[in-house]
Amino acid sequence: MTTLDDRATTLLPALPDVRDPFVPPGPAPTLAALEAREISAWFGDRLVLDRVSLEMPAGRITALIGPSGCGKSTFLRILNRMHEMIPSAKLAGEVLLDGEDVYAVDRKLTDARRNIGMVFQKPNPFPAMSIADNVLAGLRLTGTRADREQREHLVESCLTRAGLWNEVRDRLDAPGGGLSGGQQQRLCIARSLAIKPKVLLMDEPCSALDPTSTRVIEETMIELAREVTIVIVTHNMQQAARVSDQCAFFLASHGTPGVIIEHGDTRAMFESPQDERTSNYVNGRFG
Ligand SMILES: Nc1ncnc2c1ncn2[C@@H]1O[C@H](COP(=O)(O)OP(=O)(O)OP(=O)(O)O)[C@@H](O)[C@H]1O
Repeated sequence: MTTLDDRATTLLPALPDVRDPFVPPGPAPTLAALEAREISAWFGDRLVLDRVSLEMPAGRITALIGPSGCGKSTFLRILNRMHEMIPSAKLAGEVLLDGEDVYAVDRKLTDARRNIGMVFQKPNPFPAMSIADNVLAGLRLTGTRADREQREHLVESCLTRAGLWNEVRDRLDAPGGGLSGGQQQRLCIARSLAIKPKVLLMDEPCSALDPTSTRVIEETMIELAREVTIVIVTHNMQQAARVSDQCAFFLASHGTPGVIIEHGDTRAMFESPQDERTSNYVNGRFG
């Protein structure tokens, strides 16, 4: 495994000293592993993922890489039961969060969403809502009670962990829509953290951002991996190399459904891939 310090010294400039003396109300989440077993996915009759299995270890960053249309986002959305929101969508297989199937008939959909948060490609804060209320929005949706002091604590804690506190501490009542794109994305990360997820899924979280904002989000991700398991879809190979501990290379060649061609330690995937197609992809020869 690449440690935070290894990554910080070899792949990124010095990280900000983000230490969090605050915790959200209630017990801290424990690190949890996620495992996909034999996942297949269909849109209508069309099979787009074919028996994909992947272990995403607790407290690690797993990057899903591969050319457009190979099923990375579909796979990600299956992990927290968003795939089933699409009327024509079907799936088979199991997703285990710390060994428990998130699709088990006695498991509530809201449990999956609470435990497995999602950050999307385009920052999507509630634009007219204040910065503080954006952070707290998830609490309302999940019916979590917190008094005023706890709410203030939570806002500061989540914004600090998302790397945004120092930039917004003096304007918490200003609308979320008034922040820059990179700040809005970190606000969305803070909003996800407020409901204490065990896993954070990120679907190309930096693709709409400039290089400086991208670097800040990457630093935030590396910090957050201490407390949540992260799965990120990225088209940016440098980003995958900078932030992830392990990678999975997806491919859907010639109209066949997406499969994982190769997965493993990020450094090994980039420096000595086992499959020629992986080598070609990570070296920019296709996709
Ligand atoms: N809502 C949908 N309805 C029908 N087909 C879909 C839907 N969403 C995705 N697909 C199809 O499923 C396949 C996998 O798409 P997906 O978005 O998961 O790929 P991806 O690897 O994430 O692509 P990209 O990197 O371009 O985002 C594609 O062929 C796509 O056209």
